[in-house]
Amino acid sequence: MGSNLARNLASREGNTVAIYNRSHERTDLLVSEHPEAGFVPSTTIEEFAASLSKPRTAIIMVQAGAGTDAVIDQLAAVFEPGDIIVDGGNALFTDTIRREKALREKNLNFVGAGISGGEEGALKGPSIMPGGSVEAYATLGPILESIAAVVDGVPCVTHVGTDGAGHFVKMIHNGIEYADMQLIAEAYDLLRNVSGHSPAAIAEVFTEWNSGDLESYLIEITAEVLKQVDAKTGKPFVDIVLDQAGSKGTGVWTVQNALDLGVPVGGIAEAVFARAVSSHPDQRAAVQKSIDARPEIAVIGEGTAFEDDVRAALYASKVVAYAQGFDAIIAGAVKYDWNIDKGAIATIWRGGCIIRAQFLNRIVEAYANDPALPTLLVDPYFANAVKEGEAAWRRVVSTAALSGIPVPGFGSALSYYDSLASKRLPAALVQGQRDFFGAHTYQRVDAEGTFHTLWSGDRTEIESAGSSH
Ligand SMILES: NC(=O)C1=CN([C@@H]2O[C@H](COP(=O)(O)OP(=O)(O)OC[C@H]3O[C@@H](n4cnc5c(N)ncnc54)[C@H](OP(=O)(O)O)[C@@H]3O)[C@@H](O)[C@H]2O)C=CC1
Ligand SMILES: O=C(CO)[C@H](O)[C@H](O)COP(=O)(O)O
Repeated sequence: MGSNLARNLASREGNTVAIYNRSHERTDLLVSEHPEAGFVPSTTIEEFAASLSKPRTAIIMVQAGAGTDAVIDQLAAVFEPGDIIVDGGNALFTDTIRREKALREKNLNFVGAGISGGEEGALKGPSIMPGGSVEAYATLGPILESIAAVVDGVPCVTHVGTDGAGHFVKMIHNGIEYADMQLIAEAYDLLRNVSGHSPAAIAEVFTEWNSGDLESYLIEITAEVLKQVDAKTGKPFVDIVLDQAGSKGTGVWTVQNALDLGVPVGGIAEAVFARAVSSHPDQRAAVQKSIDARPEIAVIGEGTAFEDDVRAALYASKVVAYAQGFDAIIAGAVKYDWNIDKGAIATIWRGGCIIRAQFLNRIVEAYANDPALPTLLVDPYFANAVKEGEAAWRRVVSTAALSGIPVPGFGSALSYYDSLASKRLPAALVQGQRDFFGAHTYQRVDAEGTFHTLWSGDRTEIESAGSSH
């Protein structure tokens, strides 16, 4: 990521880029492989600092955690007041808040900037989510705008908010990325097992979907992966890969923080858990050994209405996942006092990043029409899209359940939608249970106040002085 970002910077008119890496051989390799970049290499951090014009700007692209702290410490020791240190890695936003505060006390500007787009995006134009101070952005903004992806003439970068806001929004981006990938994987599984399609045929279906409202980078690359044939065996690539999904942690952070914020992000959580379930081969083998038979799958065959149903279920579930992600952004902004423009975030996600898609334009429009939307699900366009797909969504989830095909993403998205749509939830019973065993109190539908029933006494109701319920 770092070398490609440096090449991207160097390719822009007027830029001369100084580079430094802990392992000098990687610096030397980059310089020798890309003489056209005109890099100014350094072997020490002092030499690196001395090669920069003032005020200095350095972008760190190393592993999150201790590695990032180590490089920040080295830079802070040689930088001067007014200089800018940018962390472009996938840092935890609370680390970014801590680092920004510590460096501000030394009069150094620290900007945590989420950068998405993978290695190709870093080279050709990523989506960039910088936090930090408004003052730092005044210097940094033009540099980042020069290297970001551009959609409809608009660079995919915006000042997200102060201190850790950029890394927070990048974390949510990755959470949505997990959910989107899981939903696409579930669609593949259904088309493979219920429609009876081959991976190559599913690649064609996805390519067709990619010309409609599901158009996105993730659908596009999924078709490419499904087309791939393993050179060694002649089998579809997807059949020779071990079915255990890895992760580097940003999806887990999203869910942990959403839990802290009290925001239900079930679609993202199920995607994280689906990777975790896949990565427990011993448990999976034990359960498979313990059961005699799996449900019969009635293979429907290719070119049927089921394919359209899966497309509709995928779209509706995707709307839910994005709605949940934006809810988390809104709650994070309130808790950490960031002034985040939701429409601007959807705008910079239209290009450069992993979740880039036409779909993001709809979110831009939704927040432009009503910046205070309680959920994207009530925006007229999305509400109608979900309504139109609802029957298909239910058919797909029930077919999956009857066939024994796991659809944690589709299923949780539908349950979330049904939870919001239900006039009455069984939460009332949960409140009764809590009051029974712990005197946790409850509220009534027909009166103000907080109440407790004397469950172990005569079961009369008393009004409780406290407000806890
Ligand atoms: N790969 C991707 O698609 C994306 C990655 N990111 C983020 O970008 C950052 C870099 O990722 P990526 O390029 O993939 O990772 P790599 O593993 O390719 O590079 C890691 C870099 O970190 C350096 N490093 C690691 N530990 C230390 C340390 N203790 N002190 C100094 N330098 C250290 C390495 O130096 P050395 O060469 O000496 O080992 C190397 O330059 C990460 O935060 C990642 O999460 C963000 C978006 C997408
Ligand atoms: O930040 C990214 C893209 O935006 C990375 O690709 C992301 O770290 C991949 O995550 P994981 O390895 O957990 O699937």
